[in-house]
Amino acid sequence: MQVPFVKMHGLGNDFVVLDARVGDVPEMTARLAAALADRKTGIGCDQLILIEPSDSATFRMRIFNADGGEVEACGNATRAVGLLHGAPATIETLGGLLSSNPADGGVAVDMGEPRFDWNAIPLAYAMDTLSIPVGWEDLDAPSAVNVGNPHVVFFVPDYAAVEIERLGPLIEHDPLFPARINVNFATVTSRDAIRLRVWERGVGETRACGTGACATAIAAMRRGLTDRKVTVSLEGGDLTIEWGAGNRILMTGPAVESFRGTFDPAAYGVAG
Ligand SMILES: N[C@H](CCC[C@H](N)C(=O)O)C(=O)O
Repeated sequence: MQVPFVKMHGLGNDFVVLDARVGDVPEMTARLAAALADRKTGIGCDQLILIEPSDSATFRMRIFNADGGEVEACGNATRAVGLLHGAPATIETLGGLLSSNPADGGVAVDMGEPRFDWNAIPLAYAMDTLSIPVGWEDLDAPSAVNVGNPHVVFFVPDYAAVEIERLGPLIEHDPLFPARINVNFATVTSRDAIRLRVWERGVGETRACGTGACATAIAAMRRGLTDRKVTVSLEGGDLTIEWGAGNRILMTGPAVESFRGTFDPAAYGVAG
């Protein structure tokens, strides 16, 4: 049996997108998701995205990290499925109800409202999430924000100098973060510009992270470091993030369909 997929990316953060509405898709288990995501033996991607029917939105989007874990939000993938849909859409996710609209420069997404309570991040203890009194070597006093998924944000003088391969996993798996955490290293360069690298929960460093850009922008705005509309520059390119009316986060940026293909579930030890 051959299952169709679409390979897509948002600023180099790449996805394999399956659509359960248009064909038989095997039940998505952590093992299958990780196998499909594997860049050596699978199709290869940062996240596997499964589109399903929804009773409350245009469609439901489920997100599986490369380690197979299902998570609540993925900003770049939200733009990708918005591009695929090709018209305004509401999208049901574990992190809440989002909306996407094709726009100049790609796709505009309403990512919902940020949450700041320690137990909404979540953190293991009651703490001030604007500046958490913790540190890892010379990284200290980060902010934490939940934008559907959990993020910790370190503001540093030189984001490019951070030893992300060593410090990323150390922080991702720290017991302070019961659901683990996406780790952002940011340098604010002006009132409307931030440069960012992200160690993603369940993936590692990616070329871009949409929710990381949202969380970092919101944290910078909360600290008074930037205005309420900024350009976040990641390795793969730029996103525009605005903390807009109604406390909602608006993200605009590109999305690309790379190619289409099919895979045989039997090749992954799964019945079709
Ligand atoms: N690794 C993230 C999910 C993907 C986030 C990123 N790809 C984005 O564009 O938001 C997490 O575990 O919450």
